[in-house]
Amino acid sequence: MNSELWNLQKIHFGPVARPRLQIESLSIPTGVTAILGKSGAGKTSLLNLLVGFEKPQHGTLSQLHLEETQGLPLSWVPPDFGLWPHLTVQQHLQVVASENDTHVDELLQEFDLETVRDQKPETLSMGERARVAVARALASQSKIVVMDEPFAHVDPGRVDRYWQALRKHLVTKNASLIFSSHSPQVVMREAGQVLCLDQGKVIWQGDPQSLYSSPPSKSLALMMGPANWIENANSIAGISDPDAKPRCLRPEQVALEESETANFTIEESWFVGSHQETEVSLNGQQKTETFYHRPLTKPLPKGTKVAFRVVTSCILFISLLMLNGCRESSGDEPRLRVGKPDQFLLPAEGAMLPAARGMTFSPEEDLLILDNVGRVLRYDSAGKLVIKWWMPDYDIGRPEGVCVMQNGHIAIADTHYHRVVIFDNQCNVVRMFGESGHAEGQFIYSSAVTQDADGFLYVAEYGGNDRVQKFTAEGEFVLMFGAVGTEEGEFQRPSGLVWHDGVIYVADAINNRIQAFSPNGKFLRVVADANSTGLYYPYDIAIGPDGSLFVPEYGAGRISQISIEGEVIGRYGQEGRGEGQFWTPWGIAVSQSGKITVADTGNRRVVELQMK
Ligand SMILES: Nc1ncnc2c1ncn2[C@@H]1O[C@H](COP(=O)(O)OP(=O)(O)OP(=O)(O)O)[C@@H](O)[C@H]1O
Repeated sequence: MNSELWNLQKIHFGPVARPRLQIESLSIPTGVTAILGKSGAGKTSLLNLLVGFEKPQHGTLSQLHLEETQGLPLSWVPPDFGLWPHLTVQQHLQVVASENDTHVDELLQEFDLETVRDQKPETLSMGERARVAVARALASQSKIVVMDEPFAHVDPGRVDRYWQALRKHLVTKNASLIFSSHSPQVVMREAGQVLCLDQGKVIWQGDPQSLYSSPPSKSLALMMGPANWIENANSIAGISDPDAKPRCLRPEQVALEESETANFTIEESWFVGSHQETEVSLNGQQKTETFYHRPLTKPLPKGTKVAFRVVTSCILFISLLMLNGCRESSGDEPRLRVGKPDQFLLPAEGAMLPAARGMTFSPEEDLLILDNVGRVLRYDSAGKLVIKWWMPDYDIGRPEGVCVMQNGHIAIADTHYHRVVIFDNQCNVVRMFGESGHAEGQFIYSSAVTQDADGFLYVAEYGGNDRVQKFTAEGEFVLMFGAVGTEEGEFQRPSGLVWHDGVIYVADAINNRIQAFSPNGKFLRVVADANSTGLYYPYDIAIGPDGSLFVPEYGAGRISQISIEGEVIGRYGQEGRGEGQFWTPWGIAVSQSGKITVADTGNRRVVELQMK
């Protein structure tokens, strides 16, 4: 299947004076794409063009590979759901499904429509109509599903379950989804890429994590939820520094603390669930500003003097942060002892310059890299590309985790296909195990894989199933541990794991920590976290020659060497595009001879460092 679904060139749509859409050039790939934008930004207009419901005045819109599918090539859930008044719920599904399709009953059950199966649309609630429209789209088994805010009318308690069902059907049918949404959580969890619209123009395109952690502007930051946008000159601080960069700090990165010597005074504070909003004034001035931060452990009354602390390695107060920013290591932290960095690019794929994600070294120090187009690349110890091959499937998404097994086979966490794929030395698939689901042996977004000395494989996963499962080398389920959450032993996006000396270390990314477990799944300890070491989005983990842990910090743009006792041994890099800097580093590999290789994903390069 072609990896591009639509191609739009020089589109003008709507009145000349106030166009609904103006798109110079846009390519929409296969997989799951979310469209974000303020109300009136043009989301519905774009979806209407993609499904052919409306036509642009100027420009070309090519729909690719629709002719390759059987049955309905595309299904659409429009904003008004487009239900047929004369048909019952069940008939809506039956008329689009193929004959004798058993999916209809399954879909009615999954979307809680069994009790209303004989009702017609006029007697359904808005939430029920939405579910019928989504279930009908899935019943058609089309390869492309287009949805305009699909579950906007559905109660939040059940939305996640419906998304799970939707995701399962997409994976089973190898189908693509493009949907509009106002929910950052849904976009983060479901989408492989995001399109941001503003006044009919595409203002950003990329992966949701980058938009969340490093948005280039305040308006883009706000599309992914509450954000503290720190300008270089901030009125509340009364400080101006023309050279400082603006930056985004999410609520979980900021803590508010009582401080007699601070300049901020609480005017009002609201607990809103996962975070807190606090309106403060500076030095008794009239002007106030609202900050989003971690929930307070005890309420603080109006008039309390407070400071904001950035929850990373450096304890800087927000007024200082407004000057300089805070993700780089503070000056007194030990620096990783490495030589000058080297870097290389992955071979281009057509017009695309792919970026590396997961990586690992084999015992003979060959470097294996997974990239974001779906390839596996093997470089020998001299840095020569020996071979590259494709994953068995890569349209929906690309894999994230890789390890070399004791027998030389390569195990890959095939994230978006919810499975593990094992290749032999000749790059042939020898085994695949797992499928989408929550049961033992099933996965939702398998993200990382490692093997212990006894040959058992451990696979981490996220997407609501955040846990680790243990398998035999043949893929037989043994046990599992962890669940989604913030308590000890729980995870939020475990995105890297490694076995060393009888302990499994897990990079628990969103919880900003590394946790240790025994091979039977017993929680042992938090090795390091944001408070102890300033860890910020640890995205992968590798073992160094001395048994210490190496971690790329996706959110901080640096790598950290941490002892198994949790001490920072050394840090290297900061967020940026230049030498010695990283942008959303995703993966890391460390060889026994002391070579450190980093997937500097946001900069589309692989960085090599040699330990001194
Ligand atoms: N049929 C129409 N004729 C003329 N203008 C329209 C039409 N439909 C929408 N518009 C205008 O086009 C712009 C984009 O509207 P659109 O419905 O695509 O936005 P949206 O991003 O989907 O908004 P929302 O999140 O509120 O649904 C708006 O300014 C809207 O007023």
